[in-house]
This record gives sequence, structure tokens and C-alpha cells, in this order.
Amino acid sequence: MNRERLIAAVQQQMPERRWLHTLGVMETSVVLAKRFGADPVKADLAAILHDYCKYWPVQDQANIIRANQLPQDLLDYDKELWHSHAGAYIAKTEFGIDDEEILDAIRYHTSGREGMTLLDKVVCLADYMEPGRDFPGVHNIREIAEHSLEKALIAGFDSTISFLLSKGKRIYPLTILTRNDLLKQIQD
Ligand SMILES: Nc1ncnc2c1ncn2[C@@H]1O[C@H](COP(=O)(O)OP(=O)(O)O)[C@@H](O)[C@H]1O
Repeated sequence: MNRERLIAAVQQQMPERRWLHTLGVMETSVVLAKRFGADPVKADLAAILHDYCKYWPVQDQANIIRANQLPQDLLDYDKELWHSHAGAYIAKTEFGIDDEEILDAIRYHTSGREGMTLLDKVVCLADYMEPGRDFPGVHNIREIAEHSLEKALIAGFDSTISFLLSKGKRIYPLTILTRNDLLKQIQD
């Protein structure tokens, strides 16, 4: 499917405000890819598809995870984590995306993972800091992102972890491992 038709298909899956967010992630992913040496074409494609399943009924997202040997432990944690894995699955099976780098960037854009690739980092950070985002600390993240992908991502994960702590919610452990790994990367 060409880019224009893919964009039209994605736009149909979500309300207008989430589509504007997707446009912001596309723009920011390309800027960050060029800044930090990732592939801007792959960044654009991952960004287009990253929230494809975000507004699907949660049972449909859970069914994809159950039926396709995706990480079952996700089902014990916040439903917001599910659309990323479901989205990567749909990108592959419905849209024929077979580039694992792109699929991983979609798959891990919410939780992160240890050993994030450059493309994973770019898309995940773009999701935090696209121009439509307005949460406490986002300006700081954008400033840090002028010079460090890893430090900006750590600031992003810190804000998510603080939010989850403040709400008394469970934290998907992979995000903690991701943060530790990024801290190690900036020390080395
Ligand atoms: N490690 C985690 N453990 C539990 N919930 C998480 C974790 N990471 C993210 N979330 C949940 O996912 C939300 C963010 O998901 P995301 O895909 O970035 O959504 P949005 O684009 O709407 O911000 C957080 O606000 C939080 O509720």
C-alpha cells in the first residue's frame, strides 16, 4: 500500500485529535531521525502506524495478544500498553510491513525495551514530545532532545513512571529495565 493510502487507512481508525497527534509524531520522528542518524523514511512509516490500534476495543487488542503469542504479561498491566503490540501485529499482517526495525519501533513505542534501537528511541521520544503534547516537563524533554536522545527519553520515562506512582498504578517492569539500560548507556 502506498503512503497516501496508508495514511488514509490510519486516519479512519482514530478521532481527529489523535490523528493530529499522529501527524505530530510523524513530523517529530523525521526531525529526530535526521538529528540523530536514524532512517527518516523508516521513522515516518513507524510513526504513521504507531497508534493504529489505540482506539480499538480493548478486548480486540487483548485477543490479538492472546492469540498470537505476543507477551502475555502485558495483559496484567495498563491497557494503554496493548495497542503498541497489537499495532505491530496489524502492521505486519494487514499492511505487509516486514521490516523488523519498523515493527519493533511500533511494538515498543510505549514501554520501551532494553537495547532500544536508534529507530525505537526516535519514535518513542517523538511520541513524548511532538508539538501537540502538553504535560508538565515536556518543554524540558524538548530542550534535552536538542542534544541527547537517551537523556530526553529518560526524562520521558521518568514522567510516565512518576505519573503511574502518583496514581498508585502498577508499572510494567520492562519500562524500569529500559530506564536502567538508558542510564547505563549515558554513563558508558
Ligand atoms: N511501564 C508502564 N506501566 C504501566 N503503564 C504504562 C507504562 N508505560 C506507559 N503506561 C501507560 O500508558 C500511557 C501512555 O501510553 P501512550 O501510548 O504513550 O499513550 P498516549 O499516546 O495516549 O500518551 C501512560 O499514561 C500510562 O497510563
